[in-house]
Amino acid sequence: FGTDGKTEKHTVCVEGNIGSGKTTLLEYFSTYPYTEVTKEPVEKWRNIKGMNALEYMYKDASRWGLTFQTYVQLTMLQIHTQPQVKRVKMMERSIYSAKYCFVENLYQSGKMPEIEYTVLTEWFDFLLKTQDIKVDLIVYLKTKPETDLRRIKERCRPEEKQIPLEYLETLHNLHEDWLIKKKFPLPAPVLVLNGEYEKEEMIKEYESYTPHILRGPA
Ligand SMILES: Cc1cc2cn([C@H]3C[C@H](O)[C@@H](CO)O3)c(=O)nc2[nH]1
Repeated sequence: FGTDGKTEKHTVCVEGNIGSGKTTLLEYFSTYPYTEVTKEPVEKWRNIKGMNALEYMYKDASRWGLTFQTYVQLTMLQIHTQPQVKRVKMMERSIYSAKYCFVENLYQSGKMPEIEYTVLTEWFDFLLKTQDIKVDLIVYLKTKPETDLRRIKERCRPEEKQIPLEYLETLHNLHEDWLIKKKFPLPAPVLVLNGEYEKEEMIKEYESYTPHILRGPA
């Protein structure tokens, strides 16, 4: 973050597996006066003129993966490019994790044919070239897939009821490949948080890492 921290604007993307605690982190930071938080537009994905793309995708990823991920890419781009009012914009995930984690998972698991993966990749590459997508920091909530699974069960989002541990393990490995092993380009430095704690401990952890700017001028 810049020295004076007064005028510059910053964008932080919060990345992590399903159930890794992104919502809890974002809800906490939404209380900071200088921060605007945008959560994942899951409600849009669940209701495209009354059609639930998320449900379709979980029911038949091979048939609906491209449809769903194309819409995710659009809705994430809209968030990346929406006018920023406050000094810090915090986003839940990004157009990058959409591509490097979720689309990659569909392709590597054989659920997305090469031609669909190629079309999505050409869209992704063109958007990065032509759109103003700026990320200053990636916060990676690192968790064990078993923890994610337990939390998903507790949260019980209808579409996520059947998510198997294997899917979470694959997604975990893809997050690690991108954010830790740097197998895909990183648009910003990565701050790794231990997402294994319960809420109270997590808040102490956020506080320990919260740079001055998120707290606004003294
Ligand atoms: C960027 C991005 C988020 C995202 C979420 N999802 C799924 C995982 C969760 O079950 C749900 C909400 O995160 O949507 C997906 O399949 N592809 C995605 N791509």
